[in-house]
Amino acid sequence: MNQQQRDIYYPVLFLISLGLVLWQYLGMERHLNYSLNEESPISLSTQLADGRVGKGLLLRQQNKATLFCNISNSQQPDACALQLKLVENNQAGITLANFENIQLNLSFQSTAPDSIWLQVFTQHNAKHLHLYQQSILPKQGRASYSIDVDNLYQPSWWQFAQGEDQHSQQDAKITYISLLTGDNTQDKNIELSLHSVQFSGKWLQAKDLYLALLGIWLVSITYAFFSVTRGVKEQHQQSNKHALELNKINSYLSIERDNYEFMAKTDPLTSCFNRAGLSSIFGDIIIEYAEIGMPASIVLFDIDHFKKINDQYGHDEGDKVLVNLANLVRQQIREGDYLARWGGEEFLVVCTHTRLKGACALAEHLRQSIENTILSEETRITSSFGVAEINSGFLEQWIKRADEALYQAKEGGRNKVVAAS
Ligand SMILES: Nc1nc2c(ncn2[C@@H]2O[C@H](COP(=O)(O)OP(=O)(O)OP(=O)(O)O)[C@@H](O)[C@H]2O)c(=O)[nH]1
Repeated sequence: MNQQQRDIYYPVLFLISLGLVLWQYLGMERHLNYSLNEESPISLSTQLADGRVGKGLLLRQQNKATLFCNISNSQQPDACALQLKLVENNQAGITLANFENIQLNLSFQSTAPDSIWLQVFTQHNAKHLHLYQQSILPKQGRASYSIDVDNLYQPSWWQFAQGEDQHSQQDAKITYISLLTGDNTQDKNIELSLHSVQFSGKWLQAKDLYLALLGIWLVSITYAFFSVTRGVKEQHQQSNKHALELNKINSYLSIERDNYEFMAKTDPLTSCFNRAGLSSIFGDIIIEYAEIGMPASIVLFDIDHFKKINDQYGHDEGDKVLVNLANLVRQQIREGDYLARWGGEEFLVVCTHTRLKGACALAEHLRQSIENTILSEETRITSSFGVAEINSGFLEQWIKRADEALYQAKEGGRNKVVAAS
């Protein structure tokens, strides 16, 4: 069940539950009516449940049955009873638990007050008969009397007589009822007419309904709990998956960024820095110089007559010379110095924390190495060098001074080192 279905299911379940509770409370009534007539299976009880002999006279009329009873206060207590069979012999009986109330419509005339016992006889199985009873105090004349089923009880003398044979009132099936005169301490003449008996109850008992609803709500809430937990788990897994994918993409992008940064700062032929690659290095040097006067020098050098190499031996040979020269110089400089290809056949070494004198020594060393190393099978290679130490916070001026020194080296016959003033 997804969120959308839950948003519909629970309000609907709530409304249905509320509707059922209200319906159960206000309606859902069922009645079982027995109106007396001349054919009704009503009879005089001669053998009473407590062992006494029933007396009296029964007269069946058109819409009632009347019991005439003469009670005399003698040694042997008198009682009269009529009994109404509710089902045929082979039928199961009326389930007592289905009803909440038994309503008796009676007419009562007596020369002295008396109570009447309603006795309900139920059959648990074919053998065992059980008795539940409740007394009513009838008024003279005709009236309806309502007896709560919950107030019916098994008399102790009956329980004693039945011994261990107890069973729940829930399972009880009523086969017949009996009306018994009660108080026999006084002489009196009683005329008791039974007009009708009505059993009333609800189609669904409140406790059954509440139990069913409780069950449905418990199942629904448990299901919702598990489906929400599962949803959260799935979302969590989904987020983890997304996070993993994002991590992958991030790593890929960071590798790509490094590649592009490398490509942007590196000369593809010689793998030296290009001008862009030196920009942040120059930035740091200028800051250090401006703040604490930290020295630094640059060595700008250019292959002599490089055009001739290209022209005579081809462009590939020229490239080879550039690569070999870069590799040679890279091996000669310190860690912390930087080599960059500054232009076509022009290179620049940044010597950090180095004064002019040290940079000139390096330039001379490089000049000799280049001259004495076979950088091309075809010809000897030499280079001219211009060296300048930083003396202001302006990069252009610094490079210009080195460039001028290089120019002087070229002018001075090439294969030379010239220091800028
Ligand atoms: N093979 C090759 N040649 C290049 C490259 N970049 C620049 N060049 C060549 O380098 C030569 C530079 O020539 P010039 O500026 O006249 O300098 P030069 O011939 O070295 O003469 P001087 O510097 O005065 O000694 C040109 O022929 C360019 O085509 C490159 O990447 N590969």
